[in-house]
Parts: sequence; C-alpha cells; structure tokens
Amino acid sequence: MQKKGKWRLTVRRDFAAAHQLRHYEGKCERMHGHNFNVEAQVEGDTLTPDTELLIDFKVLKTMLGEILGGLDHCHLNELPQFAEHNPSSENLARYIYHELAARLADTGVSVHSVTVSEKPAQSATYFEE
Ligand SMILES: Nc1nc2c(c(=O)[nH]1)N=C([C@H](O)[C@H](O)COP(=O)(O)OP(=O)(O)OP(=O)(O)O)CN2
Ligand SMILES: [Zn+2]
Repeated sequence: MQKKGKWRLTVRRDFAAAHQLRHYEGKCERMHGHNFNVEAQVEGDTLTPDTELLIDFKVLKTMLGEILGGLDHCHLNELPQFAEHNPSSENLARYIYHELAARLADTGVSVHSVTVSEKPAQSATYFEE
C-alpha cells in the first residue's frame, strides 16, 4: 500500500525582549535581554488546488510576526501570559505554539513544533504528541 505523504514547512523570525527567570539561582534571575530566534514548523497533507502550496510562507510569517509583535521589546515578566509561568525558552515556545495553532485552525495545516533560541548554542522545542 502506498504511504500517505506529508509536507512540513519551516519559517523563522526574531524578536528582542528582556526577561528574568524567577527562582533561578544565578545571574539569569536579574533582568537581561536576548534577541530570540523563533522557528515554527507546520505540517499537512493537502496542497491548494491552484498554487499547489501547503500554505503560503508569507501567511505563516505574518501569523508568526503578529504573535512575536506582542512580545517584541517587552519585559516578558510583565506580560499576563508570563505572570504565572517563567518566560523561559521552554514556556515561550509553548506559548507561541498555542497562539500559532489557534491562528491555523480551519486551514488544514497544523503546528508540528516551535523552537525558541536565545543564542545559536541553545534552544528549546515544544511539540505535542
Ligand atoms: N533550559 C533553560 N535554561 C536556561 C534558560 C532557558 O530559557 N531554558 N534561560 C537562561 C537565561 O535566560 C540566560 O540568559 C541564558 O543563560 P546562559 O546561556 O547560561 O548564560 P550566558 O548568556 O551568560 O552564557 P554563558 O555560556 O554561560 O556565557 C538560563 N538557562
Ligand atoms: Zn535569558
């Protein structure tokens, strides 16, 4: 039997923000900033009949840009979404994942994962199984 193929698309965007990790025993408890890099991967199995795209990269980048626009140049700890959860890379990735999933509802495309990186050497990826 022939396997059902899928596509996975990746878009990347950046934002700059300050944060401090509550309860962290070390310098990261003090306020500091990062240029966060965000990579979102989406997937699906059906292309549009005319353009034969899973979803336009432009649409994806606009969605991601809207989400990151709410974080850009903010002190993340002061935002309601991080009032109870630390603005760690892990929690940022989960927040962005759910925001993107809500925007993609009814498109036939789902979020595979979101990766947040404070710097090239380290990143956190959120996905759901
Ligand atoms: N699992 C995680 N660990 C850490 C996170 C995180 O989001 N998830 N975040 C931090 C801090 O934000 C910190 O800014 C980064 O820490 P670190 O790279 O350790 O610190 P430096 O920038 O000083 O890098 P060095 O390599 O130590 O010079 C911490 N941990
Ligand atoms: Zn940090």
